[in-house]
Order: sequence, then C-alpha cells, then structure tokens
Amino acid sequence: MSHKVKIAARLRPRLDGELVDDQLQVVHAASSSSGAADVSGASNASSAVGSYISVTNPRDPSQVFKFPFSSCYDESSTQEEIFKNDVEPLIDVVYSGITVTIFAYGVTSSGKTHTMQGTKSDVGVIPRVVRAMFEYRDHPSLAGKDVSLSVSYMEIYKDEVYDLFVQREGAPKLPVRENDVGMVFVANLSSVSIESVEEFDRVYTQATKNRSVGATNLNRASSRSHAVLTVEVTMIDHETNTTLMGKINLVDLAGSENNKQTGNDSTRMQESSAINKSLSVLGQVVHALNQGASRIPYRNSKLTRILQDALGGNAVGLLICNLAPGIKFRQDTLNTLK
Ligand SMILES: Nc1ncnc2c1ncn2[C@@H]1O[C@H](COP(=O)(O)OP(=O)(O)OP(=O)(O)O)[C@@H](O)[C@H]1O
Repeated sequence: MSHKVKIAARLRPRLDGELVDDQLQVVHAASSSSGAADVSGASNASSAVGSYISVTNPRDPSQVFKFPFSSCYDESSTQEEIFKNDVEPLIDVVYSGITVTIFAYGVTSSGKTHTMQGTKSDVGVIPRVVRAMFEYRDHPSLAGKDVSLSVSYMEIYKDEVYDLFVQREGAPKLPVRENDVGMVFVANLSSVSIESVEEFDRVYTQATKNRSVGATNLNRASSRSHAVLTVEVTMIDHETNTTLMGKINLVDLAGSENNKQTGNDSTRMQESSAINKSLSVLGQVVHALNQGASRIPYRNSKLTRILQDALGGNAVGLLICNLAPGIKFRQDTLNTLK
C-alpha cells in the first residue's frame, strides 16, 4: 500500500545539561529484504530502508518496542540529508500541479523549529524549499512558460485563523469558508507575490515578528499555535492558453506535550484543548488516509479542514516527528511514537 502521508522521525542531539534517555535509539537496518536488522552497525545512513526507533522498557530490558518509519534520522543527521532524502523530491511534485504538505510534529524543544527553519548558518526545510522552488524555474520543462511564485502565512491559535502578513494589533480572525465545489479556503488571507529568495526572506522575517508580537499580546508562547506557510506556483502556458498551479504547505505544529498538565489557568486550558483536539484529529486523518478509509474526519478540526485539499485527493504529505532525547521527555516521546 502506498502511503499518502510519509512519516519520518528525527532525534535531535542532546542539549547542554540534558540528561539523556539511553532507552531511546535510532536503529538503522542494513537491509529490509532479509528482514534482519543490523542493530550493531548503527551507521548514520539515516534513510536506510527498514530503520526504526527502538525504545527499551526501563523496568524490563528484555522488552524492546520498535517503531518503524519511512525514514529515521539520528542525532548526527544533517539538514542537508533530510532535505535531499525526503524534501527535494517533492519540489518536482509541486511543479507538476500537486499539493504537497510537510508537517513538523513534536513536543516543545524537540527540534521542530530547527527542522523547519534552522539557523542562519544551518538552514532548515523552509529556506531550502524556497530556494529550490526558485531554482526550479529554470527547469527545461518550463521553457516558454510564465512562472510566478507567491506566499501566504497563517497561524491557527485556539481554533481561530490569523494572517501573519498582517500586523497583529487588531488583526481580525479570518473565516473559513467553502466554495461551490466544496473547496475549503480561508477568506481574506493575503497572498504576497515574491520575485526572489531575498524578497521572501524580508516578508517572512516580518511575519515571524508578527507571530511573536501576536503571541505576546495574547499572553502565550508562539509554540502554542500552528503556523502554516504556503508557497504557491502558477505556471501559464501562453501557447496552449492553460494555467497550472501547485503548492507546498510547510507546517510548524503546536507542541504536542501532555497538555493535561497545564494547571487551572483558563486561557492555558482552552489552548491545550484546542491543541489536543487538532493534533489528535490530524493523527486520525493521516491514519485514515494511509489505511485508504472511505471516511476521513477532516471536518473535526480547523487545521485539517483548512488542509483538506492538501491531504486528500492526489496530494502528498510528509510528517516529520521530532524527538527529544532527554529523559524528562520519555512519556511524551512514547506518545509521539504511538
Ligand atoms: N538537529 C539539531 N541539531 C542541533 N541543535 C538542535 C537540533 N534540533 C534542535 N536543536 C536545538 O534544540 C533546541 C530546541 O529546538 P527547537 O527550538 O527547534 O524546538 P521546537 O520543537 O521548535 O520547540 P518549540 O515548540 O518551543 O518552538 C534549540 O536550541 C535548537 O537549536
């Protein structure tokens, strides 16, 4: 069965002062055809077929749980490796007119922002995708076509949608609507046309500031919301008078930590219940799609409702589960793996 949403795992390196959970390991299998995993030779060839995350029961070392993923990245894996293996092949797909969505999932501090954004000297998925989207314009198949790129960027907080290209002071909540053919869209979301990587960097940096100002105004951390960046390409063929569009959604999900432990503060409780619900519906949607189920519960949360056309139909998805090696994350890590 081909999976519509590929699921990868990435274990981040230990941070200073962090007590590491040595029960948690990325195991790279030498070959899947023999069915025998090469546990001893833990090379960092991170996407080796058959790789899995292994978790040993600390109370019973003979009990080892194996969680297989399409790709597994260990502590030493690089941004370049992840991009080359799992992301770059999707650029071609976007330019063939298909919608692609990449999600970063995991608890706070598991490395979602590092994976999606990265640092100035070690950029992650978003800057690499934008660069690759621009570079692809020189592809021979696009000769003679008018190719233009645009971006939109929204945040979903407590099940309400905000435009991150709008300064947050008084920014309105955007309505989610459905058109005549049942396509779900966010009304009044701005779309900004971009001519170069530098121009993207400018608008994106400003939007990131809007996100953190909005978070401060609402008295919360930005990791309590989902952020959806969309890069859209429009290809016009004047000879045949046809237009083809493709897009890629890059989604930094809210922290998936155990949201039960948030105390009595009513804002925190509303946040937590919105996060719990949307992440669990996302899990159900991904599972239903990968099982080929006839009924997919998109409508059960705003996140999946908005991304409905990006998850169903011909669309292609990649969910990167970020894992933290710290011992204090053990229960959350198990929840993520499950
Ligand atoms: N693969 C990695 N290599 C080196 N450092 C990493 C890696 N992944 C994460 N880190 C570091 O770990 C810390 C936490 O990562 P990050 O901020 O990306 O987590 P997060 O899941 O986005 O958290 P939050 O939900 O709070 O935004 C950061 O200091 C980051 O630089």
